[in-house]
Amino acid sequence: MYIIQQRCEPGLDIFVSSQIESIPLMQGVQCVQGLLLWRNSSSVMRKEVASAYQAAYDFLNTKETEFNVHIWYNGSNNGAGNTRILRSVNAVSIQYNDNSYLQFIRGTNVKMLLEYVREMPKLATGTSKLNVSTILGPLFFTWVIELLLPAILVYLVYEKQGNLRIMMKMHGLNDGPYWMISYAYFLVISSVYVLSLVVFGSLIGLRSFTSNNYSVQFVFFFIYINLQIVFAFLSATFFSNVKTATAISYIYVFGSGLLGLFLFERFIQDVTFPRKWLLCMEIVPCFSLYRGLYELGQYSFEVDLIGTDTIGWKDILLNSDNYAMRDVLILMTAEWLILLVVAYYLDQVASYGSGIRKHPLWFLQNRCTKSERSLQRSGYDAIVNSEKPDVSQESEIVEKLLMEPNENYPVICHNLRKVYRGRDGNPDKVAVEGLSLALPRGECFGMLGPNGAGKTSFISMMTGLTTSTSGTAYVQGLDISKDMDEVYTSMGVCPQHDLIWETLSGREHLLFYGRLKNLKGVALENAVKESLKKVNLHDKEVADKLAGAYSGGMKRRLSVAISLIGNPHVVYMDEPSTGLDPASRKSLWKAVQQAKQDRVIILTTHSMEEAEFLCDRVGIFVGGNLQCIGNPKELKARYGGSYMFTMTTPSNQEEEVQLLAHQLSPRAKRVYHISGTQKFQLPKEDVRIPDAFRAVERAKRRLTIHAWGLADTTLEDVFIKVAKEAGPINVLS
Ligand SMILES: Nc1ncnc2c1ncn2[C@@H]1O[C@H](COP(=O)(O)OP(=O)(O)OP(=O)(O)O)[C@@H](O)[C@H]1O
Repeated sequence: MYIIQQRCEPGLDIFVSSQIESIPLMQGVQCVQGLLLWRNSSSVMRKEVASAYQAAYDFLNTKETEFNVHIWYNGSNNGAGNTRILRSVNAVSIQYNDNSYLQFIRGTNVKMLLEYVREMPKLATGTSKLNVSTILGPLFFTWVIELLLPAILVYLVYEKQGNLRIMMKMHGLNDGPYWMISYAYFLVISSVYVLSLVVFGSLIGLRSFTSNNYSVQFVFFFIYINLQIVFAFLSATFFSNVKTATAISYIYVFGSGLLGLFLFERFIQDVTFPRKWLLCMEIVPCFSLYRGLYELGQYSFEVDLIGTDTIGWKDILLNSDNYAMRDVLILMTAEWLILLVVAYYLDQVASYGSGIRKHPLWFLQNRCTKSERSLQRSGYDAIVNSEKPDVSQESEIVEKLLMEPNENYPVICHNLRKVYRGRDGNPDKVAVEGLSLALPRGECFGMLGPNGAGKTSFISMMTGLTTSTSGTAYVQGLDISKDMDEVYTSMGVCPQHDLIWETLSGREHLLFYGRLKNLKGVALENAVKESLKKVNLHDKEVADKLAGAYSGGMKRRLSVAISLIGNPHVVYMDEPSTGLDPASRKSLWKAVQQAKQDRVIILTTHSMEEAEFLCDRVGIFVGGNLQCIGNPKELKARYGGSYMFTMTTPSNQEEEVQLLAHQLSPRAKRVYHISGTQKFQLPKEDVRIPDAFRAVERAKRRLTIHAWGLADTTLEDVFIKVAKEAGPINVLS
């Protein structure tokens, strides 16, 4: 405390202070009038403070003498109360002699006071006990504690932005457990952080910590960090972008601290400011934190300067002077519980990136059993399309299965339709049109189609990334439009874009997703090892390297391994081999082939080779419609019916090659030619393969043949043919 040499003329001086530190000072001098406004807004009832001020005004105004007004300042508040007194008198002189009593002035907004003190001598004597925590003030500690908010918020938004949240959901982590795990994690992190702050602060002797009751501090900080976590969850609902969340949360942290110092603290100290408005401001978590820290600072002064015991629970709960801390604790507890419910509710119905948004009254909706759902499905009508018998047949199978469920068909889609709303004047876009599919266990179904055919939209609906506009699908008997949470437990997904944590290794990813699939102990370890081996990531260096440092192909293989771990009943793979080198692709295919034994695999691909190698059946989609469906061999037989005869000669011999093709089949049709290389379609019934070989051997005598070939129709030919017939789309001819 500052030692003050006071030269007080009896009968002439008035001493004004709102600080408890000035008690000894007042006792040491012979002032005619000592006015102590002790902790003007928090410890003294407002009424008492108001009347004390009134007394001061009256006293000063009734005396004709010009008083020496002594102001005691320690820099811990802005002196609003003192300034009011100064303003109320016409003549004020501040007495200062060799050892001025005006000891320490922090940059303050009290302009008038500064004018008086500008010329004064500086600090006279030192302090025996410097209360650094007061100099740092609630502002500093508010900032330090609030810095946890951006960290938590960014973590939550990162998981949503990167679709990691939905990826976890797809692998069986429901919202309830996700919330509990995340909440517990943030609580542990926040507790350790705040505990370190208190311990460190106590070790270096900050009075705010050492002079206060530790149980009061514990309860205050514990309630606040819970409130802050819930506040972060609530805020995360409204963000879908990490950068925006980061920027806004830091603005909130620093802005709220400054508002606390320059606005809220003034209101605290202004005795005329209504208490109910203070309480309203304290609803904003940053202000409740600021208020609590402010009160702890004031308690520590009280304890230090008048030598009382620490302010304990009895004082806080029973002493009306300490209403502020009590109010803050009650307010924060109530807010924590209310916001917890609100944040969870909004996460379910309004959040971006946490899966399909639920109906606002989802918790009131009836939940029915699996058998009831099966009954509800009866009564659908089959739509027969005579132009596409295979597609119609598939629809009929679906209708039958809806009437008589069969467990051997884990995936049934019924008239699934997806329309994207047109924006900026663009028309609506039908991405998937009335798709009906029945996929038996053990089948790998390939979805082929040009870009924009609707393959990803279909997978997005099946995996809960988006909702269907109409129609639905049943996975293991569960309706994806109602029971997606349960569907997720039997599903594996390899999305088109890898969804991985940059900061986890490949092994850690598989351990995590394996645990989500209820694998434990040795079974988990074996499954992880096996998975890493299958996708060629088993080298220790590779498996334990951070996934952020993986190449594109390695990330792809990891995504496939994630989709297969834990033996899900249905696996969706969106272009699984994109970006893989030939050797990795082959080993990946082997892994997929092994994996399909007891489950349904649905994959989209642009590689016909991949489709032929892996798929038991393929469906070719164009413009959201299923154009044909069947085994690759069947399709080739159905849509093929011709050989492809290719020959490369010098350009000047092209005509002779055309003659040769017409010799082989009068109906030969040239489908492609470029600088001497020509491709002809020859109807199978016109061509005998030995005759073709003989004709080419004869032609070699007169033509310079660089290369030639006679090939059966490939799946690619079928694909191009079907896509061309379906309408104007972007396929290369
Ligand atoms: N979120 C969206 N909003 C509006 N239109 C969309 C949206 N997503 C997809 N589409 C449109 O729906 C159509 C089908 O797109 P989708 O991504 O499902 O096709 P795809 O067959 O998976 O294509 P690719 O092979 O290129 O991945 C496209 O015309 C696409 O532009």
